[in-house]
Amino acid sequence: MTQETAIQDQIQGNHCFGCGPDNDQGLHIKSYWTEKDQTRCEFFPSAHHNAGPAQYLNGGIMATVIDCHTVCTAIADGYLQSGRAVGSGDRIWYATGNLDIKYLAPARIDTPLILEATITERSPRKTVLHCNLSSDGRLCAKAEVIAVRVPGDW
Ligand SMILES: CCCCCCCCCCCC(=O)SCCNC(=O)CCNC(=O)[C@H](O)C(C)(C)COP(=O)(O)OP(=O)(O)OC[C@H]1O[C@@H](n2cnc3c(N)ncnc32)[C@H](O)[C@@H]1OP(=O)(O)O
Repeated sequence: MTQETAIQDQIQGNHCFGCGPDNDQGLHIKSYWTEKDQTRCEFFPSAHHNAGPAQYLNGGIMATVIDCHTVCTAIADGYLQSGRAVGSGDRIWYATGNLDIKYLAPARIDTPLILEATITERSPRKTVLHCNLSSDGRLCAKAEVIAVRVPGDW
């Protein structure tokens, strides 16, 4: 399963710092389906996203991009499970209920991150996802995320 339009560009009214097209100062990550229940995101860090040592990426930025990539995946999946095009009709929104990250290796600031998310469980109120974050061919972080459905006016 592939698509040319990023999930974030199909969701309306999103001002999120990590993934909102409507946030001028945000990170503007873009996520795409690759297979059934799997999405991918490539993110290019900026120099000011560093961890202190200028060559490594800040862990909070890593958490943000994992959070946004997985929650946007849950939102898109919510539409698909309802038989609707992503972003059509009443809003389907999810928020982060739990974000459990293991930092395995430093990620370089001058190298793109690859995020790969897999939906491992879904029910009407929540979606569980696994996400790997890699940089320069090395697994730098892995996470388990629980996205919980919230009202469209949340
Ligand atoms: C929106 C922008 C869109 C547009 C933007 C798109 C992407 C944005 C990406 C970034 C997202 C964020 O940063 S969001 C910001 C950070 N997150 C937050 O501020 C959330 C604050 N917490 C809350 O509002 C609430 O606690 C919720 C929504 C998480 C849960 O509400 P609730 O009313 O208590 O849920 P409840 O019915 O009890 O539970 C439903 C199911 O979820 C499970 N569950 C509930 N809370 C948790 C939890 N913390 N950890 C694990 N699991 C949980 C329950 O066991 C249950 O499972 P079962 O019995 O059904 O199995």
